Amino acid sequence: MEWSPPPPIFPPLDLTNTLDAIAMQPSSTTSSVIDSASITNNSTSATSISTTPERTEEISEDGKMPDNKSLEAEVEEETETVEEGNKEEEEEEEEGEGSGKGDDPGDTNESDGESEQTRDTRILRDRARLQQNTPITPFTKKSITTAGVTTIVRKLRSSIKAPSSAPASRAADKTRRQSKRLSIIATGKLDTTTPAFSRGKRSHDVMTAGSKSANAKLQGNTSARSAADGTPLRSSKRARKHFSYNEDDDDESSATRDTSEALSTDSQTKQKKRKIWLNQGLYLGQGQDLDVRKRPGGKTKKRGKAGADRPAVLPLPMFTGLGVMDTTASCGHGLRATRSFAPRQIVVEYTGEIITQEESERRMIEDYKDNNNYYLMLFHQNMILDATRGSVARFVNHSCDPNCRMEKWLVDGKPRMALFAGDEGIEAGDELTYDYNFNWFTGVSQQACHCGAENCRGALGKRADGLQKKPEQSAKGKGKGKDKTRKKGVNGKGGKLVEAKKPTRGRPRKLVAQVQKSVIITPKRKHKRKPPPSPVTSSSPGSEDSLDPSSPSSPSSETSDHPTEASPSKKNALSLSEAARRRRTHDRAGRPRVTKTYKVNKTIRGGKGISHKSVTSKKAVSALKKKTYEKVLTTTTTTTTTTTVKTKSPSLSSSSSSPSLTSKSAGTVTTRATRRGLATPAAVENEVSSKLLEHAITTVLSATTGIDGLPADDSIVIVPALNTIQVAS
Ligand SMILES: C[S@@+](CC[C@H](N)C(=O)[O-])C[C@H]1O[C@@H](n2cnc3c(N)ncnc32)[C@H](O)[C@@H]1O
Repeated sequence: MEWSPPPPIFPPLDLTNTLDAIAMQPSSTTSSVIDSASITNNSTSATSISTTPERTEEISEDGKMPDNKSLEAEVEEETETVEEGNKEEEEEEEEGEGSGKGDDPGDTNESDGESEQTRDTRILRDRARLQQNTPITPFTKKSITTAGVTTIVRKLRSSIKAPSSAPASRAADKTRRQSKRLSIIATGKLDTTTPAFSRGKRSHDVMTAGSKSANAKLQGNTSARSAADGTPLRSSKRARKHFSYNEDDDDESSATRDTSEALSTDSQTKQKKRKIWLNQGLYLGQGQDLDVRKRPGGKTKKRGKAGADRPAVLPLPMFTGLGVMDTTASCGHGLRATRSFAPRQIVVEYTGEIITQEESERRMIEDYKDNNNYYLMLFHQNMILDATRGSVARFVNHSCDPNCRMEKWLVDGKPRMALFAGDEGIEAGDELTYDYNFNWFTGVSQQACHCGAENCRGALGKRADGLQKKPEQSAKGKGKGKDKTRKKGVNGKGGKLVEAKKPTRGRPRKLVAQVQKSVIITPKRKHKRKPPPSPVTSSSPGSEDSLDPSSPSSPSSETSDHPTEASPSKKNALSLSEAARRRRTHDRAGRPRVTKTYKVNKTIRGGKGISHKSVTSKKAVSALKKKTYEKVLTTTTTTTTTTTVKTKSPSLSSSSSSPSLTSKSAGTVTTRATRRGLATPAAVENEVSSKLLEHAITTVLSATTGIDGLPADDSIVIVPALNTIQVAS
């Protein structure tokens, strides 16, 4: 790039200064100065000469100024004389202005008298200097002529334009300056005693808040150098500035390079332009002596390299402070908002590694076996998002009453996970929390929850057994602030949580899903076998009054315990009943059957206080279903006008909602079982109900009318849709 000259900085008449400028300034500058001088040369010379006759005469008289003195010296003398005179006049004017005597001509004369001695001294000094240092010696012995000034100036210009002198002098000057700086660095004459406030606010704050160890680490390099040299260093910022200056100057002279080589120790610790110390500074205040750039081997981490080069320690969250850590002492680190967020506004994306379930299991077993904090989340299509090395969102803690929610979005067709503000928004200073119930994924045993919310479920995410502790205080009524998107998942294989289904309305889907995938059953107690029921001897079947209230086989009892003697007119029915009873209570080989009653867990049917036993394998579940089906079909269900048959199966555990079959001589038999196909427990239930119903009706009719099988007339109306049979009285 071409160098553009600055405007002339010297007065046109000051050739002495011009000569000085030759050594200092680029040639073009000097040229312009000389040009100015030459343009005004005639008048200048005339002025100079006319204003300094006395001085010239005096010098001549003293013999101190030879006649053939150099033109340059002459010119310089003249110009300096003028300059001196001007300066003195200016000073006098200033003094005069100050004292009110500025207009007194006598002052000027007095001043002239005083300046003569000074002028003589200066002339002598300048002459000596010119003889020694002037680069224009060819002109020194030329005679003084006014017209020669122009020639001299022209020659001066040509000599100044010579390419060798100016750049060399510039480089030398630059080298001098750089060398001076480098020597300061080399000798360690920087000042670390600079007060903290002069380091800049950020640095000062960081240093103040930081731990002493980290503080020492931050200043490690400079301190070490300082200690080695025994001289204090300035702040690292200044030192780095010098180094960076050194790096940037590619055109530095060999002298500077030599100096740099002499600083070989420093060049090893050459600072990169990255503000590395800032990284450390950000983690100050965390109370850990941690260099996040260091790998276990001690080498500095290379950028963009993944895999085996991962640091052994995780960087701590950048935006947390002691406040968060204090308040969530039992939850580890957390995040606190430093600004407010509108309802449903995105807060931060949840990023990390996307791995397979197998890999996540491997990591849980091997890599994270000693961890207390887990960052795994079911992401998409059974892939796991491991945020152990992910965004800062991984530090968001769980709360059963959260102010955020984690949502999965498809962005450009790709799944992304992000934390959004809840329906009430977030105030600056709030701790960010969301409900891990969304799709928390760990293979570890359940972690206790310390969120402190009123409706705390007591555990993080879903309980390992797939059951959620029912909140003591219903979330109902709290309305806002609740995570409306909370999704109930189901417990999957091996105690791990599987992806949560989209929330469904109503109960059936949830029920079916749970029954199918996570049947939790517990044998309530062994059913005490009771004596087989006897045929009914109701005096007036079909009437409720015929029920024997004293009999244990009341409508509320499961079976009729009190057999009564059969009437001869009902022999067919009795034999049938006996045979049926026999079939139900004994297997084909004649061995007595064992009957069990199961009660299903409350989460399925809302029962209370039932102990659980998990049956998670599909095989066990299907075996159980089959067994239950068989059991129901073979259960003793001697149905009379006073008999109630109550069936219980894993899916029909709740007494309130389980279908009960109450057959009365002149009543209504109703079941709410819904046919869902033979594979479902509901289908089993329906099938059982139908068979029981059929059997009951047959039994009743046989007992009352002596007719086997269903009647062919309209006395019984079957309403299939409702599974309701109305028996006409
Ligand atoms: C995604 S991390 C959250 C950040 C974590 N607190 C930390 O310091 O790195 C999840 C872990 O935090 C802890 N945690 C989060 N919320 C919690 C809570 N409400 N109660 C107890 N521990 C909690 C658990 O150890 C959990 O495994």
